[in-house]
Amino acid sequence: MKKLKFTKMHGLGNNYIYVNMFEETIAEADLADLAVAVSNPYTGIGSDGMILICPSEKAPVKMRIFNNDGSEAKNCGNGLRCVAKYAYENGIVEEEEFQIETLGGLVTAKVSLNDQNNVSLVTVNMGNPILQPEQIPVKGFSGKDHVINERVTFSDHTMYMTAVSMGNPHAIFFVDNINEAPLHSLGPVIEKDAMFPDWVNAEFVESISENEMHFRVWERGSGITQACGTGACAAAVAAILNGKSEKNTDITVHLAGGDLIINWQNDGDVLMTGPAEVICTGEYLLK
Ligand SMILES: N[C@@H](CCC[C@H](N)C(=O)O)C(=O)O
Repeated sequence: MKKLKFTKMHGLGNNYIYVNMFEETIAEADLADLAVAVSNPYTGIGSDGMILICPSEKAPVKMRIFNNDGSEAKNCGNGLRCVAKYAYENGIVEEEEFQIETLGGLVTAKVSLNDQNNVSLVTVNMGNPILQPEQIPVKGFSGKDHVINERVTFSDHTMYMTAVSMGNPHAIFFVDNINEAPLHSLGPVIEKDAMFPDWVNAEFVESISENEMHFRVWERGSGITQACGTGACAAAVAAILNGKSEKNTDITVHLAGGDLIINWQNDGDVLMTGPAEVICTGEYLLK
């Protein structure tokens, strides 16, 4: 039986099965089904999805991310930090600062090392957020150049939405109390609403101060997860667009799995800093 070597890693509990495509081969036609199979907690390994660490012609390494329903996304913040850790610790790169190709473009990662020379924290320059409705994409706002605090209704619930793409689409809703956010009831409804032609990641955010917020996510293609790096970036951008936070300032985002530091710089780039951890390595028996 053919075996696939894997590493299970997480960023603040957002966990994926990582496959080193410098060494492994998987047919393109099998990728979506494999992501579903390995992610299954009962019959697979159990994860939020699968991430491929691939050779690239544009950078030392390329990331491809599949959600646990088999859909492929263009970006994944927690995945990028884990790919950076894997690439550095496994000798794919030797420099502490290097580029990673994603389907959404090139990003730059910088690793911080601990006393054992292992990667403890990673800062990723996630680039500029995309705010134009057609590019996010979100329908119903033609003629507008952004979607900030717009009144919308899902399942008879009226809410105020700010939409941001970090290479993947996010709908952000500010709430008074994060513990009462309708994550389970409205998350799946918002995700697949006709307003979002590519579906959307739905995020509820309680702003605590200019520098701090609580955050919960219903991820497109994966459901509730412990953390979403691109979502945390989008939430910080949304807080600034809504006058709750400021640019060029570190914002601590408290996710279910821990904290990320996000900074939307004056030059337009969004920096994300947080941990990346290896859980285990193993071999998956291919059916
Ligand atoms: N967990 C990720 C985002 C993964 C992709 C997302 N579900 C999508 O389909 O856009 C992150 O940390 O950013």
